Amino acid sequence: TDLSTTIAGRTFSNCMMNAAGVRCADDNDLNQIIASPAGAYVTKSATPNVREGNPEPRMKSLPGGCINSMGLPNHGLDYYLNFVLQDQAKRPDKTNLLSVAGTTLEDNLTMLHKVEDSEFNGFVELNLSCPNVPGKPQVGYDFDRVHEILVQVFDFYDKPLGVKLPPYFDLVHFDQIAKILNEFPLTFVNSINSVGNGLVIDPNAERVAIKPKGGFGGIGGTFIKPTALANVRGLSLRLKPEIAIIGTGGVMNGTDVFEHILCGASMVQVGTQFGFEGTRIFKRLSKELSAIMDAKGYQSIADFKGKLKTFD
Ligand SMILES: C=Cc1c(C(=O)O)[nH]c(=O)[nH]c1=O
Repeated sequence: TDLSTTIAGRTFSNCMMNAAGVRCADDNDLNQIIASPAGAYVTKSATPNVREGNPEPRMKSLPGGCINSMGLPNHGLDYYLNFVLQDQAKRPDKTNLLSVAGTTLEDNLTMLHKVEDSEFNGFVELNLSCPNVPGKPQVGYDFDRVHEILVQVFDFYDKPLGVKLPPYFDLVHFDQIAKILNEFPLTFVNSINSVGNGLVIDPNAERVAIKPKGGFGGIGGTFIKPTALANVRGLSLRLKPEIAIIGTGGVMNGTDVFEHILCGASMVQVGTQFGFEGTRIFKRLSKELSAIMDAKGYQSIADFKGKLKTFD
């Protein structure tokens, strides 16, 4: 079965890949994704310099999901830019994603100027949705700031770029964010990031599960799939067709991947479950998605992408 997908004229052999932040922080992680059937990799969101992140414990697994407040630990932009440049020299026909998450507008612009001036020919994923930097509100929930950042970015950035968004929970917010995004030559929109500021408790210890922010952190896993699908569908119905959608959130099996594509996703990212299972998940998901497509007589994902039915 053909599991390939195309975004902005770039064809990926497989419509599944990792989500930023999960098993993608160093060379070893990234080389494992390269060696797997995943169609691409995205690097851990980068800040201009190396960053320690929040105190531990900062991530807790749960049945079917997880909570994290990592606090953007990463090796700094140069590390990831160096990795992707070396990789694209070895595999010039492949497109991968470089995630950028400055904690200030200046940091984002500084990093994007560096990437613009480099030989990088992949996609930048500009993360506007990190929920775990203490004292910093999620940019994605401040529509004026999203607009301002995109105006400044597209004033100079000419390479393919997409944004990683937080989940929205109000249809009017879908209207508002889509109106802003449609003003810009975005290559893609990736929806969703973890559901911010959830709280997980250990009832035996009568204590929160993670240390940062009094235990508040981003929620991932099967419980966020309905929110993820709603955001993918809500944006797919509102964004101009030139903007592709990457679907992220709640993917545990092939059916979940199928549902994201039905909602309009051209690429599906796996976070929490990839964290549990490692890169062998891409073989399992490919097998499961292929079986679903074969059973339904679909030859490629184009046969069903965005074709979710409603009752009316
Ligand atoms: C980039 C920081 C993020 C983090 C983090 O490093 O805490 N966790 C998430 O669930 N999503 C993020 O976007």
